[in-house]
Amino acid sequence: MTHQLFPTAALVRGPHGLALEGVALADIAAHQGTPTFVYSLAEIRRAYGAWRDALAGRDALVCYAVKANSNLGVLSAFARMGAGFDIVSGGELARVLAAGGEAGKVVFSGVGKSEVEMRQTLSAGIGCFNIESPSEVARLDAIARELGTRAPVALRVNPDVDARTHPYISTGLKNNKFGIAFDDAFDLYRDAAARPGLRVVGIACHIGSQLLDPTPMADATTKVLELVDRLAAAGIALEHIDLGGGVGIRYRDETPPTIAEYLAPILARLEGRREALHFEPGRSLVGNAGVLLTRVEYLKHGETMNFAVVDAAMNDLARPALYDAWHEVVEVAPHGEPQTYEVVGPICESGDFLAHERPLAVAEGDLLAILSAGAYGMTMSSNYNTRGRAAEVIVDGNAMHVVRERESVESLFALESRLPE
Ligand SMILES: Cc1ncc(COP(=O)(O)O)c(C=O)c1O
Ligand SMILES: N[C@@H](CCCC[NH3+])C(=O)O
Repeated sequence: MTHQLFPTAALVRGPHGLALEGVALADIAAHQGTPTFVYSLAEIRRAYGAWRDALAGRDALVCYAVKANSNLGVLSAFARMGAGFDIVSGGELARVLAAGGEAGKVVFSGVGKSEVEMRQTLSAGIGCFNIESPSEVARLDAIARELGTRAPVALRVNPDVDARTHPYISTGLKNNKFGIAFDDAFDLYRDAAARPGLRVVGIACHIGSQLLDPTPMADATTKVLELVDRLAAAGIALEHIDLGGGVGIRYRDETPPTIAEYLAPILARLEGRREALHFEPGRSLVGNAGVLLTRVEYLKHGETMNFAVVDAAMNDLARPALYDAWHEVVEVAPHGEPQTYEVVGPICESGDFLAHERPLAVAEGDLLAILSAGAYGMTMSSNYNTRGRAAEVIVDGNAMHVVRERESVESLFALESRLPE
């Protein structure tokens, strides 16, 4: 199996060093400073196109999982392509609407929907609530009745299959907090169907993230369909089946399935069915569309290790510290002979690393690109150590759009106040 050099074809090495599409990363750093997340619109379009093509001719809605990357520029690109959205908070709905997304194409997942969020999303007219507990059924029913409406609902079932991914991002096992235990779902459907504030429209299932093998989700689909048929026999006919997100991407040397390969065994099980399909992909749509551009502040040669201290840190990209995740680190313009470095940030934590033991040909002041940072990068960032969040830029061919300015220090404590004298 031969790999293309980088996990995205949008990243190329040109005469002015690394470029994303037609824009040199060095130019972005010169204009915008570092650290900066840079996303390729062509790669986002290509990834969404792969989902649409694999689902062509079907009644299917791709609901982009906003948690992966919720920048308004990114969301507006999905809205223009006709995507739906998978949200997990009222805040995410506000972003979707501000970006021009349609409320009717929004599905709302999550185990902890608050009353305020239920009112907000019901009033906005979202397409479906993916319910995760009996208490949530009761709460949503009461709020919908009070508002004089009926909330469209799906139950998110937990199929108890092993997604074979990192334990922190596996969601479909009995011991995970997500979804309704498979054996309890039938009775809860009957309860929901009898409530005047609810309209039962679907079923949802998501078993985990960064899945490299479609088999667990195909097995889950079989279980879901058995339940759908049992419900139909009991007079509860569902309009749609939502099979979640979770498709993995290449960070290092993984060989994830293409979207068509991932969907093939799932769609085979859905042959001849009348229900519409929903999916909730996040990472596979944006993960490899983004890089985190950072500058080397210092090279520090220790007794046993060499450190490249860069201006990005765990507050910008938490995945290495949180999951020991591997992100490719590439010199924007290599400089001299490679040496092995720990790539670390300025934060006061030993866990503040972006990469271990990487051969890098760099000098102080050089730029590095941390690849595959388009998903769960900026959205998981924080202001730890009173660091402003990075800027975000979208490139489109030769054009560069600043879609988020760097956070100013003043804005970081604008909501705070000193104690009264
Ligand atoms: C309910 C739900 N849907 C969709 C997603 C998006 O997953 P991914 O980014 O792996 O496609 C997640 C995150 O794992 C999720 O919890
Ligand atoms: N944040 C995780 C994925 C969690 C998926 C959300 N349910 C990651 O970076 O891999």
